[in-house]
Amino acid sequence: MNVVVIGAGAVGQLTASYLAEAAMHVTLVVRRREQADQLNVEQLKRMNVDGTTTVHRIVSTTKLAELMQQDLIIVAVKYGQLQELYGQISVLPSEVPLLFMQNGLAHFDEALRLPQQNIAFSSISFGAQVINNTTVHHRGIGTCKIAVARGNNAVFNKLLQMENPLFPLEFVQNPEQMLFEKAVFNCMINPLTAILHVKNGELLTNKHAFILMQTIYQELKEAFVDLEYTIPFSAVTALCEKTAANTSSMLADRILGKKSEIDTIVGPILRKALTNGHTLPTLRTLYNQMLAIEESGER
Ligand SMILES: NC(=O)C1=CN([C@@H]2O[C@H](COP(=O)(O)OP(=O)(O)OC[C@H]3O[C@@H](n4cnc5c(N)ncnc54)[C@H](OP(=O)(O)O)[C@@H]3O)[C@@H](O)[C@H]2O)C=CC1
Ligand SMILES: CC(C)(CO)C(=O)C(=O)O
Repeated sequence: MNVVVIGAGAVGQLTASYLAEAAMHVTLVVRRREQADQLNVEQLKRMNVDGTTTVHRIVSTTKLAELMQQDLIIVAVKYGQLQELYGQISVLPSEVPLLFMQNGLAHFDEALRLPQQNIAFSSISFGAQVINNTTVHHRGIGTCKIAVARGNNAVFNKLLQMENPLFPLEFVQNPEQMLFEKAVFNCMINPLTAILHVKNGELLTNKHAFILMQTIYQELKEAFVDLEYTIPFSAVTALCEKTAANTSSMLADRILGKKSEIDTIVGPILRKALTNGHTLPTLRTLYNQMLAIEESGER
């Protein structure tokens, strides 16, 4: 199977490493020539959860337009980086299946405006941290859920040949519900870790952070009636535990001085809650705090 992964950041490198381990032919598309050259020479290194480091055979390029005939294209960039990619993807053959791996909800409608016939979304509950251009740290085992929004499930089912308990895949039915549920998890973990500058596990061990997380959950539970059944609080604490050593993607953005995904992860949840008459005051405060931090231009 020929798979292209666009974006060699935390999620792109980790996913590419597991695809390559399953004997798939993986091409990593990056935007910096220097990173492509380094990946082609040094290959892709994964620091595993058991402390070992493994090396995975991939090829890397900066030229997406030259990769016409592929069995699958996985888009693993941040939401804010999608805009410049849509144009490049739209001219690829319409038969090429696309899998989008972003957190949040904002990309759903946008991706479905692309001309490709087969489009799926994923919701990831593993932890991944970039170490450098060619090395990723797997910081917590979690499922990669996939939901097909348009087209044929069979083209994505080929991924099941991975069969790796360290990178489990699960197909689910409703992509919008799946993305909503993941955004709810992220609302409880990402802004807090980014503002407090703590790893995911500290939301459990720091008792004041834990109270804040419980308060956000309480507010979300009141705004979305089914939430306590679909996402019990124990599922949130379990995710913090499994990814305890991870730097959340939002904290990683803060550390690197990059614009975070606060708007596309928390923004839609705040708006949805408001239509149910709930303002989610604690989550809204964190949302504004994150935006204020970004506006200050801190480094
Ligand atoms: N990290 C994690 O643990 C998790 C992340 N997620 C989600 O996954 C998504 C990806 O996050 P993450 O991997 O952490 O982000 P990163 O910032 O680590 O990686 C994004 C990568 O995309 C690259 N990129 C941007 N634009 C292009 C382009 N036009 N062509 C090729 N490459 C490009 C960037 O390159 P450059 O280095 O040149 O800027 C960067 O390497 C996000 O939506 C995040 O919320 C979900 C679950 C867990
Ligand atoms: C799963 C989790 C919480 C891992 O940190 C994540 O989605 C993120 O960092 O964005």
